[in-house]
Amino acid sequence: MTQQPEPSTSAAATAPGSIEVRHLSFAYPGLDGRPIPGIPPLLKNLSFSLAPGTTCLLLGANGAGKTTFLKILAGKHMVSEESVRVLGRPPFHDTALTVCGDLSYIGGNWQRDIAFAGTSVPLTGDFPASYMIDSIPGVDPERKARLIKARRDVLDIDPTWRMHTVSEGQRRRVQICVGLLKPFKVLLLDEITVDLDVLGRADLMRFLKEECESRGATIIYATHIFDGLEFWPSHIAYLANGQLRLLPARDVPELAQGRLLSLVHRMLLEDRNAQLKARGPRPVEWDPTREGEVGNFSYAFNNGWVPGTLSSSLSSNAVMRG
Ligand SMILES: Nc1ncnc2c1ncn2[C@@H]1O[C@H](COP(=O)(O)OP(=O)(O)OP(=O)(O)O)[C@@H](O)[C@H]1O
Repeated sequence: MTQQPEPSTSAAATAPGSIEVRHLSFAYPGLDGRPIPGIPPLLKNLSFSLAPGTTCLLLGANGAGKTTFLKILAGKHMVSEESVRVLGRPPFHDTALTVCGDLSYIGGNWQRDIAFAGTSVPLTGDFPASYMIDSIPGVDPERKARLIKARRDVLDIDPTWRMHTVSEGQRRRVQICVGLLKPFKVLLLDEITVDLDVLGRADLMRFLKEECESRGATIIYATHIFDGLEFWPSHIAYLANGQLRLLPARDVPELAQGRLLSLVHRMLLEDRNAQLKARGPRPVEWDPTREGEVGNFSYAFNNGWVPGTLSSSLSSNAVMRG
């Protein structure tokens, strides 16, 4: 693989094609649409820049806010126009950014909204993979062929696959293909390789790296699967406690040593210990040996202990199950 100069985060503030985040805070509202009292924001005053060509691995514990963060960058959650700029434009307010394919987000599973039920269900229609792939207008045929072609290329898709009978991994390949058909400038990936086999995953990650090196595209990729990824990131971003730590790959010796998994393990452990320390002792411990008692208990939520009350029936059920 050709060695490219490492993208500089400091130069990114003015570079075209960069992601810029300035003093971004975010909290999910409660049922009344207002911030929930006593619950700290999920993201607290984040500021950083990514230059074109960056391949950034986004790490963090379950619930740290990675998906939320990527969705904000993808323009799926409203934040102020000043706090997030992708390619110099506010992604929520400037919908043309996603429509033209410059900003692409691939995450979750393909679903369709059932508006009357207020829920989503997986796609179940009987149509071929080509129906999804060919529905994107203005695609370069060579790029399309490279993405779907079997054996030596990226996703190894058979366009005749019927989408309601394919496996999870095959459905995921088609989903990824659709997201990559346009030559994106910024790509946000949320745990999309989880269903891919080892070969498919390696081919995809290599393709994505090349896209950044050859075209100056920028990718942020959130994942919990780290094996074989040491070659990939130019930056590591670690999200914990509402804060984002951004490290260039050259400052992370574990990458060169092929020990990404142990780095992540250490970071998660440090993070968890810090959170436990910050929470302090539990206000009231639930004691499963005190069978049948009605009382208070506490549970962990967003870096704090939240008090709860057990009804007598729930309490005894819980004890019986315990
Ligand atoms: N629509 C929502 N409304 C309210 N709270 C939400 C919503 N979506 C997510 N959350 C909460 O925000 C927090 C962060 O969720 P998020 O999915 O961003 O985390 P994550 O880092 O991607 O987790 P994981 O690694 O498990 O995918 C969680 O506590 C979650 O319950």
